[in-house]
Order: sequence, then C-alpha cells, then structure tokens
Amino acid sequence: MTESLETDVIVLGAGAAGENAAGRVVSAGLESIIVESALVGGECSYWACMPSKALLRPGTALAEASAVDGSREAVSGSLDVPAVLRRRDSFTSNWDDASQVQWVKDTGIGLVRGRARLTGERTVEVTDDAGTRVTITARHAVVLATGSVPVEPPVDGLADVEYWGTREATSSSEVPGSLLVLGGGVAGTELAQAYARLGSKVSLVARHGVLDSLPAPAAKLVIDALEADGVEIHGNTSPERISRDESGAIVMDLPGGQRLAGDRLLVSTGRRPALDGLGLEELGLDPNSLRTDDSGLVAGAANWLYAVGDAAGKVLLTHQGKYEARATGSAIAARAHGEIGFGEPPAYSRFTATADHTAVPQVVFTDPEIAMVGLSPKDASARGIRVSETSLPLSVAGSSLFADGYTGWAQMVVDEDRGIPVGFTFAGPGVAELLHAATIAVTGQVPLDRLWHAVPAYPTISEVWLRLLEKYGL
Ligand SMILES: Cc1cc2nc3c(=O)[nH]c(=O)nc-3n(C[C@H](O)[C@H](O)[C@H](O)COP(=O)(O)OP(=O)(O)OC[C@H]3O[C@@H](n4cnc5c(N)ncnc54)[C@H](O)[C@@H]3O)c2cc1C
Ligand SMILES: NC(=O)c1ccc[n+]([C@@H]2O[C@H](COP(=O)([O-])OP(=O)(O)OC[C@H]3O[C@@H](n4cnc5c(N)ncnc54)[C@H](O)[C@@H]3O)[C@@H](O)[C@H]2O)c1
Repeated sequence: MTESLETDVIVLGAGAAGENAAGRVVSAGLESIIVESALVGGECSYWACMPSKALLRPGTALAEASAVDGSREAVSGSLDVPAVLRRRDSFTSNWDDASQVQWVKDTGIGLVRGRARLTGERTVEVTDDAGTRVTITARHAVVLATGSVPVEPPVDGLADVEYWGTREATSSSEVPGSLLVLGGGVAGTELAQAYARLGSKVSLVARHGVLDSLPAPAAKLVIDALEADGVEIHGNTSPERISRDESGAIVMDLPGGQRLAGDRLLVSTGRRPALDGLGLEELGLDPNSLRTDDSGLVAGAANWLYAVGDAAGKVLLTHQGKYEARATGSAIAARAHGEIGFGEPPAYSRFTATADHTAVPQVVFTDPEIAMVGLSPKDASARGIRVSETSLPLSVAGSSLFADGYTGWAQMVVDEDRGIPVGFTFAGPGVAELLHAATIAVTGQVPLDRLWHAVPAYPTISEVWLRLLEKYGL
C-alpha cells in the first residue's frame, strides 16, 4: 500500500544543508517534509567534521601544552587512546540521531525515513527498508540536499581489497598498527595526523603534493608537522596496484618498484555530488552537470527544483552548505508568498549565496592549522583582478606567548584597483579563530585605509594583521 502526503516543500536529505533549508521554510510559515535514508544530521555530524575534529583535538591540546615551558614539565604521558575514542563517540552521540530527530520535530518539520526518488514534477516516492512506499507531493518546491559520495580512484586492484573510506576512518573503534592513506587533500591530511598521533605508523601517498592546492608555505608547515609526527610522505606519485599479501597486509605498489604495506588503507581522494538514482535523467536533467543559480534553483526544471550543500557541488563544506540552504529556504518562501520572482535575486540579498564566489572560509584542522578565506593570487588573476600579495612569517608577541618557538605564516591578497583585501591565509597553531575577522574584511570589502584603524589587541596573534598592513606599506 502506498501512503500519500502533501506539503509545501520537500527536502531530500537531512544533513546540515537539508536541515537548514527545511528549518528556513518552516520559520517563514510554510510546511516542509524532510526525507532521510540514514541518520538525521548527515555526514558532518556522524562521519566527517565532528568525529574527525574530535580525533584531532586531543593531540593538538597535548602538543599545545607541551609547547610551553612550565606546562611542558607537567605533560608526563601520551594520549589515552580509549578516552579519545570515547570522547569522539560522545560527539557522534554513538551514531544515534534521536536528538536531531527531536530538533526536526520541535521545529515543526515532518520526517519520512527511506530512500527518495523523484517520480515527476514536485513529486517524490520514498521507499524504506521494509519496502513501504510513501508518495509526497510538494505545492512549491523540492530541494536536493543529498550530500556527496566518495570518488574511488581507478587504481588496479583497489576494488578487490577491503579499505576504509572517511566514514570508516572517522568511526573506527580500533587504531591500526599501520595505516596507508591515499589522497593528500584535507581529509587525508587531517586523518593522517589524527592516526599518527593516536599511534599508527602512517604512510601518506599524494598524487601531487600534500595540500597542494593551498599556498606552499602554509602547506609546508603542515608537511613538516606530519613528518615530525612520524608520517612518511610519498608525494607526486600514485599507486600502480593495490593488493593484499599472504600475511593479510594491504600492499601498495608505487612506480619505480617501491612497495608500501599497512594493516589498513584509507582512500580519501575526493567526493562528488550524490545525485545518482534520484530520477533526474527521467526529468531531462543530467546528474553529472546539474547547474544551479545563486538561489539554488536548478536550471531546466521549470522553477520547482533546488539543490544545496554538497549535492549542488559548488563548495563541499558544511558552513557553506548551510549558508546556501538559508538562501534557498528564504528564496522558496519569498517566491511562495509572491514577494520575489524566479529570476536570479540580486547579489548579497538574503536569497543568494553570493559569498560562494568570493569569500569561502575553510580551516584545515591539523596542528598547525591553516585558515583561509577568499581568493588566492592565482584565483584572482584568473578572474582578471589585478592583485598584490603580502606575506610574512607569523611572529608577534601573541604568537610567542602562545607557544615557545611558534612557527607560522600569513598572507594577504589585495585588489589593487579597489584597495580592498580579497583573500587571507593564516598558518600556525591556533589560527582558526583569526579567520572570521578575515571573512568579515573580505565580505565587507573593507578598504585597507579603514582596516588600518581596526587595531588588534595586544598581545594577541591577531597582531599579524598589523604586520601585514605595515609590510603592505601603510
Ligand atoms: C572526513 C571529512 C571531514 C570533513 N570535515 C569538515 C569540516 O571540518 N568542516 C566543514 O565545513 N566541512 C567538512 N567536511 C565536509 C562536510 O562533511 C560536508 O560538506 C557536509 O557534510 C555536507 O552536508 P550536506 O547536508 O550537503 O550533505 P550530507 O551531510 O552528506 O547529508 C546528505 C544526507 O542525504 C541523505 N540522502 C542521500 N540520498 C538520499 C536519498 N535518495 N533519499 C533520502 N536521503 C538521502 C544522506 O543519507 C545524508 O544524510 C568534511 C568531509 C569529510 C569527508
Ligand atoms: N577541514 C575541512 O574543512 C575538511 C576536512 C575534510 C574534508 N573536507 C571536504 O571534504 C571534501 C573531500 O575531501 P578530500 O580530501 O577527500 O578531497 P580533496 O578533493 O580535497 O582531495 C583529494 C586528494 O586526493 C588526491 N588524489 C585523487 N586521486 C588520487 C590518486 N589516484 N592517487 C593519489 N592521490 C589522488 C587529489 O590529488 C587530492 O589531493 C573536500 O571538498 C574537502 O573540502 C573538508
């Protein structure tokens, strides 16, 4: 038997983006049903941001205490691995989504559990594990917030060995004796350090370099730290073959005859939007090249289909997905109330995710951290913006108080025609909390001669702002 439901807005996927889209339309007076096939809360809560940061934080806290004369002497032991894993489990609520389900209920959002598929315009069919079907029709819109899936690299033999993805690495209850990591992006780098500090012998294989899309001096600080943690880095290479040997170890054959072996293999080689099996092709849409405007509206779908978060494939970060979802939720509600039309709303209105283009903040939560926002000199030049780059070692009174022998780096990218900063990168211990000031300066397009009057408190690490402006020439 098929149950039929009707609502204003159907949201597919109850990750961070889906929750925010549904929450936004409900707070604007519309009804919404969210459909989820796994845990309400999605990847970030259970298998990505939260558990990975919970695995990293104890190692960073220990390193911070060990980096200061006086407290260093009080550090007498190493990480307590069972306690670290227990704390990680508490951050994932032991993979129980009851509290997030309660939030959905309290917010007035309907929840249907099962796998959703679009069966027509504004119509979704949901099938749960027992085979029960529910058909839901939306009066206004359907939002795709189905997240992303890992990309499996085409490596000979990989499909025949059992390996970890980031889900297994973030939820593991064991710390392997040795771990091979394939992929030197943010996920591979963070998890390589987490496991090295928990006691694994880690080898990291990166097709290009480690964090190679980030400014080289910042990436170098992280590479040095990984090596100090005992991580063996194999850069500019990719395995020719992966197999399992007679002892049960996973073996990676690199070009040139080098062979690496480990108890476990983590593959973290990127992600792509999870749009397969949603019925998009039947609606004349290509899941491999879905295009959305800045309100999330999908091109070619007659003004009823939206995509947000990883599913939209623009920026694969939780905070940016939530931001897109707030814009989309507001746009859907305003359109339903006849307040705006279906043309793309103006940039920087609350109906658009304008910052996706110019001011995306990201933190790499290794020790040292890398925190960046906005455009790199290369990004800016590609957009035809005439920029200057100012960079220096991060060395101010606040940093030397933070840690003995503090090493860091900072960069400011300035649009020379407009006299405004368009990008910042900070690398070093404790720099993540410097980032929001930079995000505000970039998003607010604060002129440098006004930024000069934003005086950093003494003695904080933020004094690096003053050093950057002085070096720039103010
Ligand atoms: C290891 C790792 C660490 C990360 N750390 C950070 C970090 O520190 N900070 C940060 O900003 N970002 C981080 N990210 C990225 C972040 O996890 C994602 O950007 C974020 O989870 C995307 O949220 P979302 O709501 O778009 O998708 P998801 O959280 O993936 O949610 C999508 C939901 O849709 C459901 N779903 C899918 N298909 C269907 C269907 N057909 N029917 C019903 N339900 C469906 C899924 O079950 C899932 O719950 C990390 C990623 C990884 C892999
Ligand atoms: N702190 C954070 O914000 C955070 C942490 C983890 C993940 N994430 C997000 O999750 C997404 C996925 O992370 P990710 O690190 O898997 O993706 P990524 O795209 O950042 O990095 C993938 C890496 O794998 C490498 N690679 C691909 N194929 C390879 C091969 N055959 N051999 C060797 N290397 C290969 C790529 O060169 C790249 O360096 C990213 O968009 C990232 O921003 C964010």
